[in-house]
Amino acid sequence: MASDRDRRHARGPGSLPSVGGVKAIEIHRLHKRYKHVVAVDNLSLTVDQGEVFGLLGHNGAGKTTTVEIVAGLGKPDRGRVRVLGLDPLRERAAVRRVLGVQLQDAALHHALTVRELVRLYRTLYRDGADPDELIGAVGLTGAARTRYDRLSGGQQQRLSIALALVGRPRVALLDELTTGLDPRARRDIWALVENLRADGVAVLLVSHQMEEVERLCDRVVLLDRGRVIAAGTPADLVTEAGAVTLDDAFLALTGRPHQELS
Ligand SMILES: Nc1ncnc2c1ncn2[C@@H]1O[C@H](COP(=O)(O)OP(=O)(O)OP(=O)(O)O)[C@@H](O)[C@H]1O
Repeated sequence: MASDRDRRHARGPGSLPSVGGVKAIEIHRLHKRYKHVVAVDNLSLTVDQGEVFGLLGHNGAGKTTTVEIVAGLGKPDRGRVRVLGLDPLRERAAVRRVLGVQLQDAALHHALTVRELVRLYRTLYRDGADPDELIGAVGLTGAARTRYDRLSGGQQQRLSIALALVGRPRVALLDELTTGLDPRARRDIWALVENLRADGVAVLLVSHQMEEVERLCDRVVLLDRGRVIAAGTPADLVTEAGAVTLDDAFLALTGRPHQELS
């Protein structure tokens, strides 16, 4: 699908300068409760610029709730969240300029084509990506004129990635990045994320795929019922669990096979 040239040009030339050493994402003692459920329980973590940081955990562990709060789409009960030093709730417009968000259930206009949607989202940014180059980078050139509601699940997924990146963000929140993609498309999207990192973009990645986590993530936290139960590099988690693979480490550290709850 995407050529190296497409991927290089989707972000434009050159790396992003780092913003004064400030953390890309800072979460301090975050707490969020829904009626009967504590979704996020005293969570603290920081993500550096140019780092790919993984949020792991079973279904219901609090990953999406955390991502939504970082994106300014949810209000924390307690705690501090900053994106490049900005408050996602109080400085919404400034955060929107630096943040790209791919969520599990994007609500898009079903009658618009891939190219129309990418162009529409592009108008929200002063310095966004070239729509056709970005469409190429996620492997959708052949489907550029296809309406959203006629796309396959994997194509919709690729489009959601393009829309997260159309503003050339400094910080990207990618929730289940490659779910539903075939192995080839998955590898191409992984390469795209590696290029983002090389350009200095910070990525907070929610993933259930340990192969993806091992390949992409510099550091991870493992959540269980909203709490951090392990943190470090993927290799640290394997060592901590006395396991051979990250899959085994996940099972050992959470005490349950993660597919069971999927
Ligand atoms: N809007 C909501 N109202 C009530 N409870 C919610 C709401 N959103 C999430 N929850 C609950 O909060 C907890 C954390 O959910 P969350 O979606 O953050 O988990 P997750 O780790 O992203 O799960 P998954 O891997 O399935 O996406 C779950 O128990 C969930 O049922």
